[in-house]
Amino acid sequence: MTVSVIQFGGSNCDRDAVAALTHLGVDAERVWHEDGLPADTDGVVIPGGFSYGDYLRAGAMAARTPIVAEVREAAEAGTPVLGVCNGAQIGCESGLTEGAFTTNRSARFQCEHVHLRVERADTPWTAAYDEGAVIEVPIAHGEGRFEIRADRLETLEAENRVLFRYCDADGNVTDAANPNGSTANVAGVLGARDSVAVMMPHPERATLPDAGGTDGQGVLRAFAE
Ligand SMILES: NC(=O)CC[C@H](N)C(=O)O
Repeated sequence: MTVSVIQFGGSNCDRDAVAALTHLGVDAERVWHEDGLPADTDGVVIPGGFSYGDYLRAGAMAARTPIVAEVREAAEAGTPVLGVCNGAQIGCESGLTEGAFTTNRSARFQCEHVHLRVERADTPWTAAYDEGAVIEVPIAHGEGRFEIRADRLETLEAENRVLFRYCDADGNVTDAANPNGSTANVAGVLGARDSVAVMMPHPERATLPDAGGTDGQGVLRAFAE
């Protein structure tokens, strides 16, 4: 399995993603977006950062680059694709996943550890966890508030495509445990296929044992298994 970690101008979590994947024994390489998706790509990570300075809206410009069209095609053919933070914003902006990420309720950049409840344990991203498990991972974003039209939220819930929700340490999904005001406490969602997922929190920053915990390992293990 060779995972391509796409690097845009302003990506800043690409090295972290490669380090985390390498730690789990997964072959991963950074791919500059202008170079296109390598033919031997078996999986894709769209990492965090500030692609193109978050101008217009976070992820809006990167979502319109040719490599993202290639990623979309690969995703439709079944290649696993994970968007993290700015990668989640790019995922929504490009239509890989539904909804949008907008300015935090606090109107501030927030960098903290949060708890997530695993809503589905039967996806490649969450097979390492039990349904309802609570994991602790960091967030670092200014535009992490998940928004979606009410009728689309209904469909998303009915189709069981919410992957993670912000919760407290006991797994209660409450407003107090919602760091950014996301609709329905949504922290991560699945695309049309279970092999496509985006999430605002950073599993790659909770993978190396000496750097912020290991609760995020399970997500990236999807590429190993
Ligand atoms: N860590 C990141 O990916 C930053 C996310 C983003 N561009 C924001 O501030 O909303």
